[in-house]
Amino acid sequence: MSNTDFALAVEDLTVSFDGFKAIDALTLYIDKNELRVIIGPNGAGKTTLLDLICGKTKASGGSIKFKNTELTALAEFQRVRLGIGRKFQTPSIYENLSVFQNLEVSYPKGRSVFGALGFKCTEEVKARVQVVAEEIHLADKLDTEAGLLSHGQKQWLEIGMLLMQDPELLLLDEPIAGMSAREREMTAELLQRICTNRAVIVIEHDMDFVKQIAHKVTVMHQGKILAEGSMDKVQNDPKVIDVYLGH
Ligand SMILES: Nc1ncnc2c1ncn2[C@@H]1O[C@H](COP(=O)(O)OP(=O)(O)OP(=O)(O)O)[C@@H](O)[C@H]1O
Repeated sequence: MSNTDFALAVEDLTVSFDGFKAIDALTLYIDKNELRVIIGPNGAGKTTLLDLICGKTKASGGSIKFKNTELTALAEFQRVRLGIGRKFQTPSIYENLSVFQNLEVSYPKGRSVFGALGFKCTEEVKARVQVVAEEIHLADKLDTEAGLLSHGQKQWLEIGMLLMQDPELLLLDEPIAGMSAREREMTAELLQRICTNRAVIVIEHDMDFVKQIAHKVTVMHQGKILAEGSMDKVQNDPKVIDVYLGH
């Protein structure tokens, strides 16, 4: 398969922090429409890998190709424009704005300073807000101030803000942290829906949740890939049990 057949092709990726290789010659391919979950012990390099893909951290070596474009030389904002959306562990929403406004300001046309100043809430934007609000279970909360939402709802709102940009690759770091059991279930269903027409990479520690959502699981350890495949396969891999699941 050529690199272009994948949503994302990471090859030989390396990053060193003061000589310590947090990511060590890592190769990883993500299919279009795939929901990949990355698991592994603390310090394995999972967050660093997402940082390298979105451009928060610069690679020391190797390649990251997205839609046939080499990303490693591009700035973070250029990667966003290409269609990469990243959600961090802590939700970064505008607490004083309503759910509607949070989604509205995330619409790509309003993103530049000049665009934001002269930004008019067109029918097109309203329609998009409605679609996304339904997708993230917040259609009945459009007028609610974001600060008043539950922790889980805030996480959904942030996913919604990314969806407003219609990213082709979505990177989510521990999306169910702090959620209730019901919210977790709803998030599993949400993630399964939004990986149509886009690839999604999720870092997660909750194995029940991983089982529910993963198409394929990648296990990282010491900056490298320890195992990869179906949940069943990696769960029964002695190496994975040894460094991660057995603890
Ligand atoms: N900017 C940095 N400078 C120095 N060391 C770093 C930096 N970022 C990450 N590291 C180190 O790289 C290693 C990998 O960290 P990373 O946060 O990617 O692991 P992780 O798999 O996401 O762990 P966790 O499950 O705890 O979030 C750790 O040893 C961490 O201390």
